Amino acid sequence: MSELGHLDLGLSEQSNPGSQSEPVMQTELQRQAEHITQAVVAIVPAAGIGSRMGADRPKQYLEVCGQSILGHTLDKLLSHPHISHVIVALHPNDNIFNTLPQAAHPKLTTVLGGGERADSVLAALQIAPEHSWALVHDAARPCLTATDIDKLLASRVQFPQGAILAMPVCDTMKRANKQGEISATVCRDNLWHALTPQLFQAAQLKDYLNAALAAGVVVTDEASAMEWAGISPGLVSGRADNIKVTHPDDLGLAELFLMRAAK
Ligand SMILES: Nc1ccn([C@@H]2O[C@H](COP(=O)(O)OP(=O)(O)OP(=O)(O)O)[C@@H](O)[C@H]2O)c(=O)n1
Ligand SMILES: C[C@](O)(CO)[C@H](O)COP(=O)(O)O
Repeated sequence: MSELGHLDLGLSEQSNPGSQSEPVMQTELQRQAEHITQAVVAIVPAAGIGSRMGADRPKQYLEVCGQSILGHTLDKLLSHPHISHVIVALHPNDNIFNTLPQAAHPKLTTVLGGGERADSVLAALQIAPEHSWALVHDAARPCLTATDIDKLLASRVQFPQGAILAMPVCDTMKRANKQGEISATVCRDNLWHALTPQLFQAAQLKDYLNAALAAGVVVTDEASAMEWAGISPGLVSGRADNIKVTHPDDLGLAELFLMRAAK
């Protein structure tokens, strides 16, 4: 950890052309190239209690296909060749994480999470390297594939402002009234389900997340803080099996998707 408290990824000067000592006239292409070659740090908010799951432990520690949900998620991120480091935000009372085999991985660092998901992400951003990309992915989404990570990383050329994995809505969407009746049909044109990972420049995301939370904005994903700051993140079509394990029924689905992927 450098004295700044940021993670030191040990990137050489050469890997960051912008740090060369002599003044360099940079073309737009060089700036873009530098932008793309910045380190990618995965941030995993894993400090939730899984109240909607109603299990005997936080849902990220429920077992599917032979290991914890969080273990599956960490395996996907730790094994990806373009992810330099993984920062996991944990609940202060978490006494399970250190029993996971992934806990000792050299590419992994933990921080204390916060009261809400956004606070946990912000805690991790405090130690993310200044000039890096933050790839934020829910601990509760264990079915993420390497191809979807590749797709999102590749989108930085088209969406230098950042982007999210998402899925177009294909059901008719209804809004309910307090009586549990339909009050309206919501137009589903250009309506997408936001997934994770969500990919943004770490320094920018930290600033805008801080500002949005300070302004009392309800931030349920990283993109909503960026949107509040006037940025329009890109939408990258992601797989439907990248589900967030939230309710008991989701466990069987996650098991199915993970078994199918293991074949
Ligand atoms: N204070 C919080 C709350 C949530 N999360 C994480 O954010 C992700 C998505 O949140 P969600 O699915 O809502 O998880 P929980 O908050 O645990 O679930 P619930 O809302 O049912 O309690 C999860 O990986 C969860 O661990 C977090 O890091 N810090
Ligand atoms: C970030 C997210 O997974 C995008 O759909 C979602 O907003 C998380 O919501 P949660 O209530 O914190 O699970």
